[in-house]
Amino acid sequence: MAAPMEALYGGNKEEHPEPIKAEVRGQLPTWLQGILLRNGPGMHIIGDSKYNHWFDGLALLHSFTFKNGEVYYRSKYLRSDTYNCNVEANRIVVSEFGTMAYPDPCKNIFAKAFCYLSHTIPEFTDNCLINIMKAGDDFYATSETNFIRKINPQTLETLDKVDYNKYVAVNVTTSHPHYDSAGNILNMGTSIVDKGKTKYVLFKIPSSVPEQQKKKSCFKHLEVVCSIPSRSLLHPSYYHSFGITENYIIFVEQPFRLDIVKMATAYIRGVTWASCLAFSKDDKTWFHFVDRKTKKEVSTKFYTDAMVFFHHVNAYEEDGHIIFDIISYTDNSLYDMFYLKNLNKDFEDNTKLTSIPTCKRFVVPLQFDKDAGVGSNLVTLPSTATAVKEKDGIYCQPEILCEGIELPRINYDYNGKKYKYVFATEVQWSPVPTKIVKFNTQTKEMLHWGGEDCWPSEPIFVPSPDAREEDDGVVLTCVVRTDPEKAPFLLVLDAKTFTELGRATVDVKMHLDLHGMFIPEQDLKTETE
Ligand SMILES: CC1=C(/C=C/C(C)=C/C=C/C(C)=C/C=C/C=C(C)/C=C/C=C(C)/C=C/C2=C(C)C[C@@H](O)CC2(C)C)C(C)(C)CCC1
Ligand SMILES: [Fe+2]
Repeated sequence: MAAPMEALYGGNKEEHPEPIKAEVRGQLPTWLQGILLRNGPGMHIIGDSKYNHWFDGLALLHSFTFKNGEVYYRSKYLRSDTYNCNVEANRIVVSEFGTMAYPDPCKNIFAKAFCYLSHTIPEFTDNCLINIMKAGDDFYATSETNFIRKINPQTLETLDKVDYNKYVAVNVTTSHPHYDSAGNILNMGTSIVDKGKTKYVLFKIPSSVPEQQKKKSCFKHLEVVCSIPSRSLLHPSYYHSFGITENYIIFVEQPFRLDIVKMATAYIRGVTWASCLAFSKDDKTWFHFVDRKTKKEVSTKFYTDAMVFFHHVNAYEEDGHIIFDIISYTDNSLYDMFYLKNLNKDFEDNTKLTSIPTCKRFVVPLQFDKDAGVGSNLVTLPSTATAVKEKDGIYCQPEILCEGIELPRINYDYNGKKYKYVFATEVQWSPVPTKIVKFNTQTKEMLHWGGEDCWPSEPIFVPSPDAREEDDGVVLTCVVRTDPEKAPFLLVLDAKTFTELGRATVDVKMHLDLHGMFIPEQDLKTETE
C-alpha cells in the first residue's frame, strides 16, 4: 500500500482531453443529465523541480458527462499562464502558496511584474485548482488569488483570465462563493493595506447583465456589498469560506492570520507564503454578521475561543438566532498534513492530525433581553450551544454535532435555510482511504458508504427534478483506487438510503481532487450559441 499512496498524491497524472466512454453498471436515474465537473491538483513535478505542498499542484480539471444513460470521462490541465510558463521553462517558475519559485529574469509575464514591483513580489499565480464557479452562463476555475480562469465545461478548454482586482480592490478571494436564488454570486476577498486600511470585502456579481450590454461580462457589473475592517492592519485573518442565511452574511475572523510584513519580504527571504501564516491559540475568534438588506454589520460583539477552520457547512435563522455549522480544528495540522514530503511511504507516522475535524454548531442570539445580567446564557433554543453575556460582548460556545468529517456539502436548495443533511468525507487521523457519510444534524444519525481499496472524493448532492424532501436525489462521488490494478469509478448513491444505484468505471489513473459542481444539462450552453 505504501507506493500507491505516494503515487496517488504526488505522481503527475496524464490528461485525457478526448471523451472516454465509461462502463456503466447498475441503474442511473434517467433524469441525471449533465456534467459533474471537478478540480484539483494533478501535477507536482516539473522537470527537476517539485512543489512542496499538495495544494500547490497544477490544476487538473475532470468531468463526467451523463447523457441518456451513458457516461463519458474527460480530463485536461488548466492552461493557466502558470502552467504554460512552468512547462515552457521545464521547471517551477511561478510561486504557489507552499512553494516559492524564482522566474528566469524577465523572460515571462511573471518576471515582468517582479521587475515592476521593485523586486519584492512576483506576479501572482492563476493556477486555479480548488473549485468551479458559475457566473451567469459561464464557468470558472477558482483558487484564492485575484485571478480566476474561464473554462469551457464541455471541452475543459481554458478561456479568459479574469483579474478580480480590475473590478474590486482585493488581493485574495475565497474559492467558495455563494449563490442567491437568482443565481447572483456573493463572494468575499481581502484588501490588504489599501489606502492605509486592511478590510474584508463582500461583493456581488450579477448572474445577468442588461440586454443592451450583452457583450459585457458580468464582472463589469460587480458591486461591493459592504466591507468589514480587519481587527489588525498587518495581520488579517485567513479564511477559506463564509456563510449566509436569508438575511445575513456570516464572516468568522479567526486568529489564523497572514503576517503582511513577513509576506512583503517572503520573496527576497526565499520563504513560502505559507510560512507567513500563524495561529494564535490564545486569541479570540470574532463573528461578524452583515444584514444583507441594510448592508450594515450587527454592532454586538460576538466571539468564541481560538480555532482554525476552512469550511462552513450551512447556516440559518430561527427565532431571533443565527445558527451556523462549520468544520473546525484546534490547530493548523490539516495544512501541515498535506506537505508532500510527509505523504510518502512513512505517511502513517508523518501525517497525523493533532486535531480532528469537528462539526460545530454556533447558536447566536441576535435579539435578546438587553437587561440580561453578565454571565447569563442568551440562547433560548434547545441546544447545548451557549452565548453568555460578558462585559465586552457575548461569548459563544458551540454544540458539537459530530467529529471526523470534512469537505461538507448540502442540498444547495437548503442553503441559508433550516436543514438536516450534511454529505461529507470521513476523516481519520491521517489522509488515508476513507468513506463518505450522510449526517443528520437533527438526529445525529450517520450513514456510511465505503468499499475495499476505495477512496471517495467530496460527495455532491444532486436533487431529483420532482424533489419534495431534502434528500430526494442522488449523491455523486469520484472513487480513486488504492490498488493500482483496479479502475476508478464515478459512484451514484441514492441520497435517501445512501446505497449504490450504479457506477461508471473508467480505466485511467485518476487524481485525488478537491471540489466541484454538478451542472444540469439545461444550464449548459448549446454548441451553436
Ligand atoms: C496569501 C497571499 C497571496 C497568495 C495566495 C495564494 C497563492 C493562495 C493559494 C491558496 C490555496 C491554494 C489554498 C488552498 C486551500 C485548500 C484547502 C483549505 C483544502 C482543504 C482540503 C481538505 C479539508 C481536504 C481534505 C481531505 C482530502 C482531500 C482527502 C480525504 O481523503 C481526506 C480529507 C477529507 C482530509 C498573494 C496573492 C501572493 C499575495 C497576497 C496574499
Ligand atoms: Fe474548500
